[in-house]
Amino acid sequence: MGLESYPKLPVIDFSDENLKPGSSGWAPTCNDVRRALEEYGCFEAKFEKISPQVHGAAFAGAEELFDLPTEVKTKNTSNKPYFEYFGQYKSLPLYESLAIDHPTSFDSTASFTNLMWPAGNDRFRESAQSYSELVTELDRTVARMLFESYGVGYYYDYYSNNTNYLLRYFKYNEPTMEQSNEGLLPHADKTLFSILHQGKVSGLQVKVKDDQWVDIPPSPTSFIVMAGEALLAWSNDRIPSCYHQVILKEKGTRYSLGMFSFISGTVHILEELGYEAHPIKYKSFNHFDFLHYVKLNLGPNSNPCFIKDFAGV
Ligand SMILES: O=C(O)CCC(=O)C(=O)O
Ligand SMILES: [Fe+2]
Repeated sequence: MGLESYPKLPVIDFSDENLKPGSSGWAPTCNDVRRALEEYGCFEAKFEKISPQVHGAAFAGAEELFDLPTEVKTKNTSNKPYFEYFGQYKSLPLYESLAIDHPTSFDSTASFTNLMWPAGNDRFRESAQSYSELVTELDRTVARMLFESYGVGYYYDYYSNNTNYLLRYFKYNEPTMEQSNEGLLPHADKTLFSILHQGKVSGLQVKVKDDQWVDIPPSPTSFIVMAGEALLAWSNDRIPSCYHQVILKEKGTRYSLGMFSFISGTVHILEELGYEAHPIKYKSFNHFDFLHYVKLNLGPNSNPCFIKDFAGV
């Protein structure tokens, strides 16, 4: 089969009960996380802690959410750049998405839910929060392992105390015969980490070595962990940002979920990540100032790597 010649992403299993700091399974996995991110900018995380119930409820919630009228969905606004409703674009007619800021908190999931369903929708609220608690646990495990592997494990406390998570729900309509199958154009996220989780319909592709696009098949227990531009700077160029896109080749409406991590405040560039042959190439920066910068400068001919312009030295 021709398909077998396509490269596959590294797979790292986070389901193992031994994956606790200090246990024998922890250290090799820290190095696997680092190696996968340095080589590919992403990897597939097996995370069987997500039960079929949590998975089913999260995707059922996505369907219910997108069934709401557009005038309700567009109430999802924010004063933070990229934290609001996206959709109704002439150039990307199949794409639509909504975002919940601080999705592990009861109050933020409740305020989002009440905005969408003024009469309430406990099932939706509960599913968003339970899903987010699990996926942010995966995010924190990945971050902690990576930091430890670079010998800067102390940065984890700052990371976990200052992350601003964003949960995004995505919907892509099936293209008609006349429409292009482009769901989302190639880009790198502006996050530290992004964790994508596809529903039943595939479409996500990531760019790997030799500029090849790799199809990512969906699975209820697989998450794609990707490095964003903030991690490129944080790692002093060791971890490439993962370029990805959505191409709709399968029948049916595509749903997916994304957990995005930002620092509310400064992303520190640590001296430990530089050395003589590899001097520090960035200055510490405010993550939300970076998002404002991208929003101001985004255009058809803009540099695809914004962090170098924004925080490069
Ligand atoms: O729908 C997806 O799976 C990808 C979404 C995405 O890449 C993004 O919003 O940054
Ligand atoms: Fe993305």
